Amino acid sequence: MTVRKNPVLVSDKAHAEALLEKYDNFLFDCDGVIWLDEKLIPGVLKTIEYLESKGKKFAFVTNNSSKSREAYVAKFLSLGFKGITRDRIFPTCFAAVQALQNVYNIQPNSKVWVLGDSGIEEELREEGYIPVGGTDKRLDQPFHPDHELLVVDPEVAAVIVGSTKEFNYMRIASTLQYLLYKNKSIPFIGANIDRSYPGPNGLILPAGGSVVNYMHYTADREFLNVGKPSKVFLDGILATHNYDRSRTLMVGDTLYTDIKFGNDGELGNGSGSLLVLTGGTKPNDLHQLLSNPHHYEGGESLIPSYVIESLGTLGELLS
Ligand SMILES: O=C(O)[C@H](O)[C@H](O)COP(=O)(O)O
Ligand SMILES: [Mg+2]
Repeated sequence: MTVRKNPVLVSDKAHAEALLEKYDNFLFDCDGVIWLDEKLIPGVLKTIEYLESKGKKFAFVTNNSSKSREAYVAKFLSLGFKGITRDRIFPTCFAAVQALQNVYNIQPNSKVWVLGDSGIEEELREEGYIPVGGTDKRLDQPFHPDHELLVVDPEVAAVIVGSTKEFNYMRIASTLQYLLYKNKSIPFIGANIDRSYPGPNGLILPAGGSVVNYMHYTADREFLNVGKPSKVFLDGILATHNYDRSRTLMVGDTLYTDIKFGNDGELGNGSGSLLVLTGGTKPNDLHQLLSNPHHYEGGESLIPSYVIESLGTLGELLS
């Protein structure tokens, strides 16, 4: 087990330059690091442009499954980022479809039941799967036991659950039918384990993990988490871009997903995780963790190698 030291606070130019020296590749979490829903976090764009000007490589890794890679390209563009291509964006709707192929060997043209937003549906269609459930308007109707979508379609081969703001009884009840079907044998893929995420106006909002765990509890079934901190997810990203693990840094705002992802994945030879304080983790959360890491599930694997006020601060210190 790696014994982790207290994180280095990146608060001056020398610290920031040392980071630049040490890492060639940067993996950026999105919610709480790049933006708060539709609001860009100040200074982020400048930092990324600066890193790019120094020849650094980067990719975006988000547990948010609501948007497809294509939709994220449009979001980046609308927020002023130039040239962010879809091969550098890794949302968990994409990871879920990869798991269908690589873990469960589910063939194209199969139907997949979705509890989640259009991101999952779009990524499924792209690989030739047929999404059912999801954003189907009939699921917005009040619950009724005779509802046509409560009758199981025997062609459904898997269930994917992710974040959605359209969580209602019809969606829960219809998804449950598939999770129980065939003696609970249909694969159950969860897009993430996030309890909450930082929204605009200082709001902390329910995230996809609450939806996934609701279904886990009601169906009394385990699920495959395809999101951070999954090692399979990380290895796939590193392989796609040929990133050297020892020269890669994960930048995130959540200890049990982002920081654990970087630490368990041995990024930066075991010191490849940078926590920003613009999202869900506040200085006091970090102090509590450092004073008693074994009180937390994940223990020392939650301790970041570095901490910085915000991703914007990194650019300010460097320029
Ligand atoms: O399900 C969600 O809503 C996501 O878990 C949440 O938005 C976190 O996304 P990330 O911080 O990984 O971008
Ligand atoms: Mg985040």
